[in-house]
Amino acid sequence: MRVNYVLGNWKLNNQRKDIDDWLEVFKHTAKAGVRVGVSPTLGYLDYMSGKCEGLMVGAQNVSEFDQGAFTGEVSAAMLSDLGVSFCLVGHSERRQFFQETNEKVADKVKGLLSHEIIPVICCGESQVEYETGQAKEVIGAQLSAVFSRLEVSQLSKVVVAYEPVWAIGTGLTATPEVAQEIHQFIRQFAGDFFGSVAAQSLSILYGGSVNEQSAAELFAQPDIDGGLVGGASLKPTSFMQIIEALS
Ligand SMILES: O=C(CO)COP(=O)(O)O
Repeated sequence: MRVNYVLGNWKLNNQRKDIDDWLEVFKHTAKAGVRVGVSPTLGYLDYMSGKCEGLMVGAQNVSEFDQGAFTGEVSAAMLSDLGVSFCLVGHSERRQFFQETNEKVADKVKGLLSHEIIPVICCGESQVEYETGQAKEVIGAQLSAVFSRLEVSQLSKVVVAYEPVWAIGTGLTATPEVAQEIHQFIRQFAGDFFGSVAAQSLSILYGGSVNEQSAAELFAQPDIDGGLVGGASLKPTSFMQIIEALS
């Protein structure tokens, strides 16, 4: 049985008052096999930690370096010290605006694993790559940089999030069929590296305009193990409905 996740990515949103208001409304009853978490910005990780029973707190980024003269960075050891459970790596916004390469992503994954933080490895193609039929090739290149540096025993300790760039923040959710086809490809691709049994243990989340209307049908697909939710996770009631859709 794979673990299912619903993770919120708050991106560059939510200050203390917003977090208090969100937590006031958000109610969560733990369900077996389902993990729920949100990732505030770095400055609020400590503020959020331990505020809500059963809610994991995650980071949106981590340095590939452990320590030293790297102004403005935060290490995996520091995230661990703050009680962080998971960390996004290789989000398309970081790849696009902050030069996060496949190699950097792989370094970050290794660092997070050494501190027992779950790396959520984001991958996905751009609109042009989608339209020209290159999605699988792009995703394969993004993932092979990471997979080639993992041991088989580490596959169950990472999560992959498929986030087609054209679906992020656009309201254009991938259809359940399109998303399932890519998720199945990702699982097969993991199987080529680690064997099909290990690949069955890999949780693969879908992200890109997930909302309370689209969640249930997406989550019903056999290779979709939950969601990475941006905009809709800012509204606690929407986020709760999305969690409910995963059953
Ligand atoms: O980037 C995302 C999550 O990481 C998805 O964002 P939206 O749900 O706002 O499209």
